[in-house]
Amino acid sequence: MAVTPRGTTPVPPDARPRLTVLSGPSGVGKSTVVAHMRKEHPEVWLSVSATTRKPRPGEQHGVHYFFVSDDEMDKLIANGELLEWAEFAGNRYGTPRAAVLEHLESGVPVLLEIDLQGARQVRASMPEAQLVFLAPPSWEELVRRLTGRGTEPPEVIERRLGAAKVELAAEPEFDETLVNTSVEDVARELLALMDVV
Ligand SMILES: Nc1nc2c(ncn2[C@@H]2O[C@H](COP(=O)(O)OP(=O)(O)O)[C@@H](O)[C@H]2O)c(=O)[nH]1
Ligand SMILES: Nc1ncnc2c1ncn2[C@@H]1O[C@H](COP(=O)(O)OP(=O)(O)O)[C@@H](O)[C@H]1O
Repeated sequence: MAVTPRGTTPVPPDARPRLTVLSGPSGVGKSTVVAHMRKEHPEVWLSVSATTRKPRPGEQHGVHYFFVSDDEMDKLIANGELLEWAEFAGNRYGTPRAAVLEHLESGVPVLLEIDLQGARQVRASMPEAQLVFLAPPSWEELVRRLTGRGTEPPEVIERRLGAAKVELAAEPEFDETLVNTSVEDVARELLALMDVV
């Protein structure tokens, strides 16, 4: 399903990078920060999630997401192929387990960009993971970014803003908080947290 570093020698467990999870409300800038970070540091591996959401213009299967049907998602869940999964604003999303573990075993730093429910599941199953919360500079700015992106109709934006209130309230559960005022600054801070720089 995913490209994995086959043929590489596993590194000893105590030398493996920590799994890092990045969460935060829809529209805060997670994808923007991650894209900026990976442009400079392509060695960070970003897990590609499976989702039942329909692709946005420009999104490619296997690059941004594995776009799957409801039946396919049912099977991934039933077969235990997902490290975590959650329903978010009417669609299901999940992290393919095998590729994450293979990359960590090969010593590759791994980043998951997932929602709060997924972050909680990772905390429960992999307590050594590092949970990072990306916060907006203000509520007004979050609304501006989500609306300004122009990828969702008004009712979907409303639903995502409802979820955002819940996610913002959960910020104290995270190990670290980064405020997304400047994409460059946050990307640098995230790399430092991942021990990449
Ligand atoms: N639990 C979980 N959440 C995911 C996964 N992939 C993406 N998400 C989250 O699902 C939410 C919606 O993602 P998406 O539809 O791409 O919208 P966007 O993040 O606002 O661009 C975001 O909070 C993502 O971080 C996953 O594999 N598991
Ligand atoms: N630091 C920032 N300052 C201003 N606009 C930003 C910043 N980070 C992201 N954006 C913009 O906010 C919108 C939402 O960003 P996006 O990365 O799609 O968010 P998310 O992946 O968290 O849903 C996009 O239009 C993006 O260009």
